[in-house]
Amino acid sequence: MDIIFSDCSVRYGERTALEPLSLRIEGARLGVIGLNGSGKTTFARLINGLSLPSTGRVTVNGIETSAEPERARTEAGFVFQNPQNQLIMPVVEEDIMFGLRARGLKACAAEERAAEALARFGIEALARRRVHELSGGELQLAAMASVWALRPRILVLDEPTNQLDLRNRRRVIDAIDAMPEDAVVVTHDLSFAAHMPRLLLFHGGRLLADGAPDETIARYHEIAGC
Ligand SMILES: Nc1ncnc2c1ncn2[C@@H]1O[C@H](COP(=O)(O)OP(=O)(O)OP(=O)(O)O)[C@@H](O)[C@H]1O
Repeated sequence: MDIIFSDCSVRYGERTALEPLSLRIEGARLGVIGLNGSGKTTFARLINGLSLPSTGRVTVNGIETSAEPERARTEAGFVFQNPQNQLIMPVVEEDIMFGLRARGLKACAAEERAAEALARFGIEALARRRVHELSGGELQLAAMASVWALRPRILVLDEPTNQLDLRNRRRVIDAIDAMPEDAVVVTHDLSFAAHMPRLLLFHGGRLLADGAPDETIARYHEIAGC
């Protein structure tokens, strides 16, 4: 991936969610950590144009999000913190197909692509299951499959292991590790974060640390005071 933040800030009225940030992100994996409300989701949403900067600009693989938000959303797919808010169709396979059909794929091509996505995340057995019956881990995998099926070159995952038991956490981490696409992962799961080649720490809307996981996590413990 090649993501460039150029003097980019986000304000909501009087509140500054992200202080001016200039940063370049390359490579296949990036982790993002920080306390609640520190600006991680704000940062992540900027990557695919879900949020647009109040000042400055963000380019994602050469696409400026403010100028071409639709293209930015195709380039970078976003998997939300609460997957139940993301899956809109009643049945898993239908949800995957829905996004593909909305992108103009014919039914048979969409079916093929949905089957491929289910296989990629090892959830073929969930194809005909009703979304509201799924466990947290199953939901997370289904949401990832649904976004992955759209073939974004980058996946932005907001707390993908949140609320998962040990086994589902492992499944989700393994699925992310095995994805050939680039990924930006926002997480409170420090042992997962420790495996990222580069880790960012946000604090009060500012980028406080950017580097190897050991150093970034040590800094996080310092500011958290525990
Ligand atoms: N739409 C919005 N309107 C007003 N303020 C917002 C909005 N979205 C986020 N904020 C504020 O911006 C700040 C950063 O929020 P953000 O969601 O980026 O934090 P976070 O680090 O992802 O937190 P968490 O770990 O709790 O998910 C917070 O103070 C939040 O209240």
